[in-house]
Amino acid sequence: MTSSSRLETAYALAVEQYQSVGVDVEAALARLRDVSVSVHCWQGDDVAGFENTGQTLGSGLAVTGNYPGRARNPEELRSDLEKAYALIPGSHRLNLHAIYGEFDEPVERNEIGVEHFQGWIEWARGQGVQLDFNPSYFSHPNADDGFTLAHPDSGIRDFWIEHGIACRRIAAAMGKAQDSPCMNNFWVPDGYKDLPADRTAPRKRLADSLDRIFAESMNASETLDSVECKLFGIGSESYVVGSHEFYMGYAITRNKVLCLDAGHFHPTEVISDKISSTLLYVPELLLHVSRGVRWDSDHVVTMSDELQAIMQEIVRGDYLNRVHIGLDFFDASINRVSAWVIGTRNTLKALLMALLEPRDELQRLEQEGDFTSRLALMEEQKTMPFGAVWDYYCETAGVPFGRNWMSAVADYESSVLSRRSESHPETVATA
Ligand SMILES: C[C@H](O)[C@H](O)[C@@H](O)C(=O)CO
Ligand SMILES: [Mn+2]
Repeated sequence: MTSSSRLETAYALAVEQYQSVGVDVEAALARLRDVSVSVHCWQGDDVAGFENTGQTLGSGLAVTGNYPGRARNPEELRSDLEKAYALIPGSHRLNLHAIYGEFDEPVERNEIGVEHFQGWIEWARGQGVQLDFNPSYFSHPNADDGFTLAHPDSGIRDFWIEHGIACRRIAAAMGKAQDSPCMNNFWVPDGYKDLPADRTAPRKRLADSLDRIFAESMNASETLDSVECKLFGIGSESYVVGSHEFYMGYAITRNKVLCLDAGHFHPTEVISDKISSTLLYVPELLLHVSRGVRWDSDHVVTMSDELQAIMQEIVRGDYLNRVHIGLDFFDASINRVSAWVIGTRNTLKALLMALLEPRDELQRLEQEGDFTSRLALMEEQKTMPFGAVWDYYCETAGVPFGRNWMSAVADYESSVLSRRSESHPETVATA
């Protein structure tokens, strides 16, 4: 039997088995095919960007590892992304940070414009990839003391407000060019290492700065603004201005998209449980699917219980049209293309698993108070032949199934990545 007929036989058996519990596999695959994950550019170069100012990563962000082959310029990053996309089934978006513009000469953050992202817009059009965007409030002298939009100095606040306004215009131009709204996500590192004497004033300043950034009304068919909270960072252990409560209130009152990053809460707190609550009050969510190990360490996403729970919540609540799935992890200790492939494939696998649940039956059992059967069926679901469906999906999407993608990355590593000369120094940069 050839490997492709073995795969089809396994798939046919799996379809029968899912059918026997009332699950339509073809319908699940059709829904999965429509989901575009926003793949983050910063896994490819350890959040360095292309400003080339010599500024080190800061503001509580830290990348560890020294694996060779980091992308050093836009061409290399695009080539690495193309390799990763070719190994991920479906058609996916790219999430760019503002520091990834193409600058011939130094351009201040408050002066960046769409011209610096034209190369990305054209590349994306050629690839059939849609873009999302983020202002970059880190790795800059005006962020070195840990404050940006909530800075006590109005001159520094103005600088960062101008950056936010510039980024919204860039995001709108991207959205217009691609005929799909560009999600523009605002995350700022502002906070104190030690106990503040005044928790209120910085929060008032942050709210005011955001209001000034969002004063210009934008076309929702071109760009959407999202806001991302954080519990703590390196250097902001005691107090983060943009806490969950801050942004929850901000998003509700200003009708913004709320971003939930899986690493930005207490270690035992999960974002899967926040989806149904927050969606009662905000129009849409952006997720930063990530994996914290003991802290917001941004490890590559694995098939964890929480990843499965996130996807189950999205499917069980019928939220696929209100939740934007983005990724946020960066690991410089392994092949970076593989990091993208592993994390994105896992995200899609978990979503497919959720789509293959007998949702109606589980919810009916719950309504009837039959919690024994609910638990039993949830557990039985874990040994259903999910792998055969996933492999078939990959094969029919024209990407390698199972472990077969690994040799494509190994070839790329030996022919391309290993020829990149710069060895990236082991970095543990902190704010
Ligand atoms: C690059 C960052 O990870 C990103 O902008 C932000 O989403 C974050 O999660 C900061 O901790
Ligand atoms: Mn994030």
